[in-house]
Amino acid sequence: MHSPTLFILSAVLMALVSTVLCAVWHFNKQIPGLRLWTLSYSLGFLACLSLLVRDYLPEPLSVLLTQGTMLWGACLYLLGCIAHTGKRLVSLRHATVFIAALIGLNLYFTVVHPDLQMRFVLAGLGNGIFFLLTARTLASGERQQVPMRYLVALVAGLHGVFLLLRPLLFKLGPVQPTDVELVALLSQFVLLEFIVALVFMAFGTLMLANEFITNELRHLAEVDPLTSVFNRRAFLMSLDKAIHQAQRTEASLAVLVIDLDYFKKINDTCGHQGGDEVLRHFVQISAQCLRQQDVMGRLGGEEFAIFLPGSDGAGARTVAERLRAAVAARPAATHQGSVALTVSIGLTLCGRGDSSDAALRRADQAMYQAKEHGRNRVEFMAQAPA
Ligand SMILES: Nc1nc2c(ncn2[C@@H]2O[C@H](COP(=O)(O)OP(=O)(O)OP(=O)(O)O)[C@@H](O)[C@H]2O)c(=O)[nH]1
Repeated sequence: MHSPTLFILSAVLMALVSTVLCAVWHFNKQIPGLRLWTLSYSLGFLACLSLLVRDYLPEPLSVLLTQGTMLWGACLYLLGCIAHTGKRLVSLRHATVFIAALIGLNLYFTVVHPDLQMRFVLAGLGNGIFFLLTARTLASGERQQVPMRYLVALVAGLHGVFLLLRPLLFKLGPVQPTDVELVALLSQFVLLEFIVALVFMAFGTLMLANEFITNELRHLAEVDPLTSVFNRRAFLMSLDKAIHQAQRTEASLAVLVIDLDYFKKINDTCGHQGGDEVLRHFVQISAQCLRQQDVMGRLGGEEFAIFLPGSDGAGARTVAERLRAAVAARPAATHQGSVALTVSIGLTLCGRGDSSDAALRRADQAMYQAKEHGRNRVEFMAQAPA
């Protein structure tokens, strides 16, 4: 294929990707890094345009435009990845100095001491380093369920290595600068690699954005916004799974229902905001009393539930007592001052043929017994024999 045709193809693809990214960004401005990725692809589009018109421009200007847009495009993509992975954005000063030095050297090898080979090496060096840093940034992000990150890291890494090594292509075998046809063929191969990497990374970028939105929607659907524990629906689904697992492995499973005592009074004296602060305080204390595998949810209002995989009656009672005592011992700090708090806890064990509804109902009845027996206590209710 002709090089100008490939340039036009790259420019069209860059324009298309920039437009799609821009549209996605317009409706999802909360996606970290997306704005920088959009700018990066827009600069890529400008780089392709400047390559297309390079024969009509003075050479130094063409070098300045092409190298400037390409290097800043690769740099902004890296910055987008840094923002997306939640790391601190690096200072732009280092990147600016690095890019300026590379462009300066490129201009030197264009005007003062013309050397096409050196210009090619320099272009590959700058972009290659940015793409390798991109791969490193994505691959070393926090361990979350984000498989797309690793795929984009792989493509960016391979592209970076190719950019750094591609000057070798022109040194291999019998290729001489005079071997015009072979040089043209290799240049087309280099461009094709660029287009393939561009398309893969564009898909990867969109998948990263999609993954972010999916995770956010899942979070919104599952998590109580006030306390950040599971909401009722997600907790019940989780409990169902845990009950099936416990029945399959014949492991024990305990369920607690916890209700804050006299919460209406707290609301009346501290206001709704104070009440919210108390709810958050309670969740914080609970988290300190639980193991990693224990799961907590807010059933509604001031009622919470916790299930404890692998805990038998004695173990669950110890946890429940520890939680009750910890809440009673540590008043909540609210904007209205310190507020004393106690909880009533109902406890049950899941048995054969149990369901999440039945287990929660028993724990709830036990919790009401704790209220009736004076509050700030733990009561147990066993499963009725079949
Ligand atoms: N601040 C705040 N209050 C809430 C929230 N959800 C429910 N409430 C309040 O929680 C209070 C629950 O009161 P009650 O059901 O009478 O229970 P209680 O006062 O804790 O009494 P006992 O449970 O019998 O000890 C009501 O005043 C609700 O308005 C919330 O998200 N934030």
